[in-house]
Amino acid sequence: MIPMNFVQTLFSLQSSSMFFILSFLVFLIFLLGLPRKIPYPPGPKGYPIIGNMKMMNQLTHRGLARLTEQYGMAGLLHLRMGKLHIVAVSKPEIAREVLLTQDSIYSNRPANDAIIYLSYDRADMAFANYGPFWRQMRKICVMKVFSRKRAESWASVREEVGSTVETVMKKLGSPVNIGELVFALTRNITYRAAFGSFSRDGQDEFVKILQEFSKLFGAFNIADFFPWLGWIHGKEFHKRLVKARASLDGFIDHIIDEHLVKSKKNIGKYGKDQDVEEDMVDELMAFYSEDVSKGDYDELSQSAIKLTKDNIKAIIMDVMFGGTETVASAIEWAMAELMKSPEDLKKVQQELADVVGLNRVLHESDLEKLTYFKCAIKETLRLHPPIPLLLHETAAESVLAGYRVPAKSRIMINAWAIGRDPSSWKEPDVFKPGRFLENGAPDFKGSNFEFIPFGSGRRSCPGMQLGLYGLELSVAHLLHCFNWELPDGMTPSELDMSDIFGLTAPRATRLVAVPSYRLSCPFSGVGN
Ligand code: HEM
Repeated sequence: MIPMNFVQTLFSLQSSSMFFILSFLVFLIFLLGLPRKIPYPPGPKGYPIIGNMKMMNQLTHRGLARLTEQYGMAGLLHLRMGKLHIVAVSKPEIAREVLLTQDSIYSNRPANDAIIYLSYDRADMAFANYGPFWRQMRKICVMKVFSRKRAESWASVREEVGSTVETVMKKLGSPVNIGELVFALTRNITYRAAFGSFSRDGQDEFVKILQEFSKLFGAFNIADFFPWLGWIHGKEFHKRLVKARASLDGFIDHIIDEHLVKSKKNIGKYGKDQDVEEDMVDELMAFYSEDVSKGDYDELSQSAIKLTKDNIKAIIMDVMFGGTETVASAIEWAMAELMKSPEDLKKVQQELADVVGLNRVLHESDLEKLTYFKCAIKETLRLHPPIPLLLHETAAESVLAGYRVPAKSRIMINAWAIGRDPSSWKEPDVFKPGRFLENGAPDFKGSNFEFIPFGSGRRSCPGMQLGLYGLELSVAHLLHCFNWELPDGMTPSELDMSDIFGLTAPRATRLVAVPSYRLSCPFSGVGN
């Protein structure tokens, strides 16, 4: 209700003043109302306060693709979960805007209390928000830890692939659980690349720590949606967090100390410049100093990058989480898709026979000549991007494809839906490696937004080369050394191809197949 004395005052004014005041009010309303006129992206209508919380279980790559088709326009969907705005992107044109055109706004990472605690207050690269600190972390990782020049990581891949082939050799004629085999393979690769071979003893303990971290990362936390309900998570959850991080501290601090002793011994023995085999911890220890804080990471201090123990621990966790399940699930999917498509499997194996020959094992240099094989790997990554949803957060309010996206929105770029988008791909759900033989076929290096299994731009995968090497080398050896039959007379069409959703989207049922040896020479290890 407008108070009477306000109306009386208004009428007592002269008409010119009244005109002026009214014009000013209209202008003010227009000005204040302008940003609100830009609507949120389309999405289902939610309830007051809880918004679309009832759709919580649909925040998967498949669920979001379905919802976007149902409610979203132009591949953009908005959901409101309590206080949190979620925007899902399922079209390449919008992914381009997020990852390239407006990347400075869209390059933060969402993180809840558990993630912040377990990543030592975002002391790593993967959970750090975009900014000077992240840039420094990324620089160290790209130039040192994941670099192709770090021959030791590549050697770890070769040697572990060699042991995997030997494991299969012992099981000729009986069913092999390929899923379990390749998950063990990639765990061994990352563990060895990170810690070197000398500390293999504690690997089982480390795997248990990783599993607990994984559960805690994925645990439902009501405070993500209603920050004022954070207390509900309770003491028990907090105790689990503290225990998990303490176990990691105990484990890696011990390894770091071992490395400190080792590096002192090596300097004494060989002198500072001598080349000694180094693992990732050694590489990171070269930047070690406890005398540093996050605020020190401004653009001017580039020459003196320093890492604390927490940074080193958090980066090692990035490697473990970024490089284990991703590569393993891609290997298993590649094997499964080829077994489901005998024609393509035949083409790949024929190519291996033509290029490498059956009288020797494959060498790294052969990989470049395996054109059809490479297409099969790309097709696997298109249909099964190991990280199906890329999670980003907006640093500020922005306008995306004409819609309003508030600051701190969670952006879910649906790489899975984009890879199956019918406007970019013919018969999008069919495994057809040959599509990548066509002129101008997209590549996954980041400039073709219809195919982004490694992301694109600032936050794209820094481990792409290492990951691809593990993926290609293991699948090529498994297909060159062995023929594979499905067990118990199962036909290819009976293979279950469903996936489960987590950080990655691995097969719902492990792939099992029976190997027989294919080469005319004895297996003599994996060459380089
Ligand atoms: C087939 C193998 C792999 C695939 C498909 C893959 C895919 C991805 C994707 C999609 C992202 C997120 C991009 C974004 O948010 O926009 C990512 C980030 C990341 N990946 Fe990979 N990855 C693979 C292997 C690896 C390996 C082997 C490592 C480490 C040894 C690794 C380490 C990381 C890290 C640390 C990040 C976070 C980067 C950042 O936030 O700045 N990845 N990866």
